[in-house]
Amino acid sequence: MGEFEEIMQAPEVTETEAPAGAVLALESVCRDYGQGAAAVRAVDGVTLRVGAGEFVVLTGVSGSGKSTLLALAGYLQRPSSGTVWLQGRDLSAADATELAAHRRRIIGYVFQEYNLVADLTAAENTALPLELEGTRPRVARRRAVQALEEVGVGELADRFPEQTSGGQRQRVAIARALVGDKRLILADEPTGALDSESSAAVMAALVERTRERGISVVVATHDPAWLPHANRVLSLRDGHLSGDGEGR
Ligand SMILES: Nc1ncnc2c1ncn2[C@@H]1O[C@H](COP(=O)(O)OP(=O)(O)OP(=O)(O)O)[C@@H](O)[C@H]1O
Repeated sequence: MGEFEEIMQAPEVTETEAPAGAVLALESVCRDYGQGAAAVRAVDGVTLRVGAGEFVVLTGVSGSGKSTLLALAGYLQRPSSGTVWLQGRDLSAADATELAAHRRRIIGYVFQEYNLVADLTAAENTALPLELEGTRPRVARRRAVQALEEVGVGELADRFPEQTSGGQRQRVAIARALVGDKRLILADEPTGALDSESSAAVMAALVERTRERGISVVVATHDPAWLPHANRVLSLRDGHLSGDGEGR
């Protein structure tokens, strides 16, 4: 997970109430990198609610804090202050195993650079989250192939990532993000490395599959082609959110 990988630090007790009904909620979240003169506040007091089935597009220039905000939303990074709730739960006190299991059940991640395991086929990559949950390999494979078919790359099930194009890899990554009963997809520049035709296929796969299942989505992107799909567009500037962070 590259820049997202971070050891969770000591838990912190919070006293704020969980917002009712939100799949994802952030309250006054800040994230600092570095210390002293080198300190950077990448996310600065963000309050955000994402309801079931909402499709949120997060825009902002390079360095505005989009990746950091997504990493905080997905508990891949810990806030310097503030609270993040996933389905009403503040997981800041959860141990690493519980946190990983909860994250795996609820959230699918999609990254610009696909993050597929090179030594695994498309079906094996897609089955991985299910197998980590204890699903039997044969069942996991069947569901993985079905997920691949749903995003239009079923015929690639037995190919390795290097035998597929960028757009195909990203659709495999989307199948992997969706497999199981996910409630939230966090996607960081999912079409950033793709030509417009591949982008359109990736976008359609993500939009259609999440809409029909009522899955919430937050896409961080520079690509304006995502905007027509958004229920809400949020903009980050120097770590501050503008737009309607409260939503519905
Ligand atoms: N690991 C880190 N250490 C120190 N500073 C960081 C780190 N990660 C991000 N930053 C800084 O935090 C700020 C926000 O970065 P972030 O990557 O979240 O922005 P972004 O909007 O996603 O940018 P891009 O669109 O280029 O990916 C930037 O000033 C960046 O330099």
